[in-house]
Amino acid sequence: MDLVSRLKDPSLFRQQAYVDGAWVDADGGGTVDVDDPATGRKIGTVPDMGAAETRRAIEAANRAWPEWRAKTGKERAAILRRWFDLMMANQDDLGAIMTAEQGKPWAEAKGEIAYGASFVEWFAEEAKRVYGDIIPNHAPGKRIVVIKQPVGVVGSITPWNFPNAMITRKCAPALAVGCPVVIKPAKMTPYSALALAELAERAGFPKGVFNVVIGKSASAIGTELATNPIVRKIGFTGSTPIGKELMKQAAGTVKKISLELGGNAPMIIFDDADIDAAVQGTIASKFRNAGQTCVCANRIFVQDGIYDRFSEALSAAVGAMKQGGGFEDGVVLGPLIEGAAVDKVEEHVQDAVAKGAKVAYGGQRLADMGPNFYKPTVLTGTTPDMKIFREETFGPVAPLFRFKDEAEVIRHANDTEYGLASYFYARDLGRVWRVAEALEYGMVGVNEGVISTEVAPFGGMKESGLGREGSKYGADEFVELKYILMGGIGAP
Ligand SMILES: NC(=O)C1=CN([C@@H]2O[C@H](COP(=O)(O)OP(=O)(O)OC[C@H]3O[C@@H](n4cnc5c(N)ncnc54)[C@H](OP(=O)(O)O)[C@@H]3O)[C@@H](O)[C@H]2O)C=CC1
Ligand SMILES: O=C(O)CCCC(=O)O
Repeated sequence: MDLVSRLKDPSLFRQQAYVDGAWVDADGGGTVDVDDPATGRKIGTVPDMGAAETRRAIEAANRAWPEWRAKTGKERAAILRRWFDLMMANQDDLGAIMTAEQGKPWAEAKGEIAYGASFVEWFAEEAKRVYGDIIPNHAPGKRIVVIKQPVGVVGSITPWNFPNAMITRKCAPALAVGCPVVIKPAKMTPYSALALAELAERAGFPKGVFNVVIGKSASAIGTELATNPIVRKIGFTGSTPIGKELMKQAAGTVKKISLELGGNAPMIIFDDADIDAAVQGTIASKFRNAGQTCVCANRIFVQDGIYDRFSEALSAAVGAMKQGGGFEDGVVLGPLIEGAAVDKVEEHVQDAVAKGAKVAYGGQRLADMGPNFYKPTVLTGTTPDMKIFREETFGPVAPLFRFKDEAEVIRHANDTEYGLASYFYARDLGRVWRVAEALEYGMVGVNEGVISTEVAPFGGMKESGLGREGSKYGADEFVELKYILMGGIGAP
């Protein structure tokens, strides 16, 4: 069945970009194809835009800024709330669009829509609470006031693995505090972004406040966003090398920048763990989105005493997962995004096996299923000299590293330039506190494999990024603090 036939509201499937309140094509009329990763078949096209169209979107956003920032928090909150309601009312369709372009199973895609919408709901509530401060005066006759003001036009560059939630997690706080946005979604998953634009228009965002530009050349659009002096803030989720490049570019005009980059998450299973819970948590963390998540467990460390029992239980649970096209009933594991992603997974598995690892389950491409499927895999006997230890695999492979004691595993877990998510299973209370504090990661899941929620600050340390998204801290990334010293308040 084609995508449009699946939609209750086919007008959510937009194939034009959205700039200054209008649906537009690229200047030269060029287009980019968008394919279904499960079948390789073309879904449709989107405009192939570049720097000129991006500049116009930035200028439109800047024109819209004074009116948007002048609204009360309550007025902005009402529009964001309508956007949230529309997302939830259209959850099935938004999920279907995502499954078609990204591949994740429809139930999981609908879960992402609810997750993405939760940021809109949260920041709609926060829009009314952008509080300032009053500082006790330092001298007689003076008063000190601190206010928070919107930073200005925000450029958001988002990846293909979470085509909805990475947009809302960046844009909802920006919009809530009074900033207009220009979004550049990944070219492989633009339709989720365009459906969000359609719903933003219906929710009543004034023209120019919400813009989406798309193109084949990410660097043409990205460089314009990162270097145009009108843009005052860049929010990026994606790979570490591109994040570093954007940081360099943004330095030219000293923009604020938030980066949510690669991860190499450790999952540590101690001898005293509840093994069933640890297997469930490992499945949830490792195989979410077919392993294509920056917070996916990438290295699974299992203590000596339970290593064999854990690897058997995990292999059995992995073998029970149904894989296939995202619209098939009961499927929990879809395709990878593209052939290059399958190549990288294959390379990591082959490298590990060549260096002595054993395939406990899986370990091969599934060409019969479609162009981009790789069987979920469990590797035993993996060691730190393997690529799978050093690099983010971004695929459905669970490598199990054996360890002896707490000090050794902490050393290995922290032996990476990344510092995004980490997880461990243990029951000894002293160990729980020691390990949670020793892990050099922005987020730690203790006896828990799923840590993402709109109410908590999401973000990493070291080369995994800068800044935090979501939670009460998330809005701070989009405001400037201004301190006002009022003098001349002497005696009457
Ligand atoms: N932290 C995370 O959540 C993510 C991590 N990754 C990691 O990165 C690897 C590669 O994935 P990939 O999709 O290539 O990640 P990228 O960093 O290339 O893509 C993320 C976003 O950045 C855009 N982009 C790409 N090049 C530039 C540029 N020069 N200037 C500005 N924007 C740019 C992309 O556009 P376009 O897609 O249109 O080219 C996309 O919108 C993955 O295997 C994974 O290891 C990837 C995605 C998310
Ligand atoms: O992989 C990513 O891009 C991060 C999003 C995942 C999440 O929010 O849990």
